[in-house]
Amino acid sequence: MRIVVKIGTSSLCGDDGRLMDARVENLARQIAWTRKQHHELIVVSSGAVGAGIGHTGKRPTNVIEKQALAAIGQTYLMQAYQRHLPDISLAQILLTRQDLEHPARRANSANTIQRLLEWGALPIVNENDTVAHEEIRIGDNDTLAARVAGLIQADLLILLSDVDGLYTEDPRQDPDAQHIATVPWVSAELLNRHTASKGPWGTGGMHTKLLAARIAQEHGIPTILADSSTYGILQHLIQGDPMRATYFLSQPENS
Ligand SMILES: Nc1ncnc2c1ncn2[C@@H]1O[C@H](COP(=O)(O)OP(=O)(O)O)[C@@H](O)[C@H]1O
Ligand SMILES: N[C@@H](CCC(=O)OP(=O)(O)O)C(=O)O
Repeated sequence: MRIVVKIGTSSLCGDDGRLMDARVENLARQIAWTRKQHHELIVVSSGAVGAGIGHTGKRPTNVIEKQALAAIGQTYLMQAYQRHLPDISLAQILLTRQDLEHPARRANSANTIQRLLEWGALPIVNENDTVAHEEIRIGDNDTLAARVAGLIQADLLILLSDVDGLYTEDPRQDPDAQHIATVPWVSAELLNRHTASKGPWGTGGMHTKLLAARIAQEHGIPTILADSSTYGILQHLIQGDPMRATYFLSQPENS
């Protein structure tokens, strides 16, 4: 399978916003396992702002400071992955939505990722935060991951977060919220019901994850939303073990 795994800030950073090396290590172990099973893997990773906070000790007070911290943190984020994946050639890819809408840049992006996969390298994508003002504000790594999945015709999109799926309400705020195991189609009504309630350092919350699942559905790609802190989560999902998660079914294109 060709799999896109998106790893959110909430899966990589602690309550103080700093990138946590132990979390990168745990995810790196699962990335290595997935590749050993001969799956093609593309990672879309947040965490640049968190790595920037960790290295400077600065707390961002506005979007420009988040962009500046992301510029500092991106290299440390890649170093953290490389430290825990020493035998793999990592490829940093910084993209914006506009890059994937522009025909020539879209083709260049697809060709580069395709060649990296043929070479056995691991593409690690993040949004290009320096130029993506709007995206960093609304947390568009979720939808960027879905667009990348569409670009390279992935078989599966996995969104790893700090929650084990979609609930009827934000479970942080409503202890009676019900877990939703399967979503056949991300309707406009569902999108409108879940707005930007989110964790302390994440951006976008459930709304951008639903948008991502909808974009993937439009490309005929199923999405799974799962909790990155569950032991061996990638392995369980890829093996098809019954897991508590939300499964967004795929939908044929043009339907
Ligand atoms: N309906 C919902 N179901 C599940 N989680 C929700 C819902 N609404 C809001 N959330 C919040 O979304 C958060 C995950 O989004 P976010 O903080 O942006 O994560 P990430 O950094 O992984 O992208 C969860 O911690 C949860 O509190
Ligand atoms: N590009 C930013 C993350 C923005 C973003 O989409 O965050 P998240 O919603 O936690 O996936 C970073 O690397 O810190």
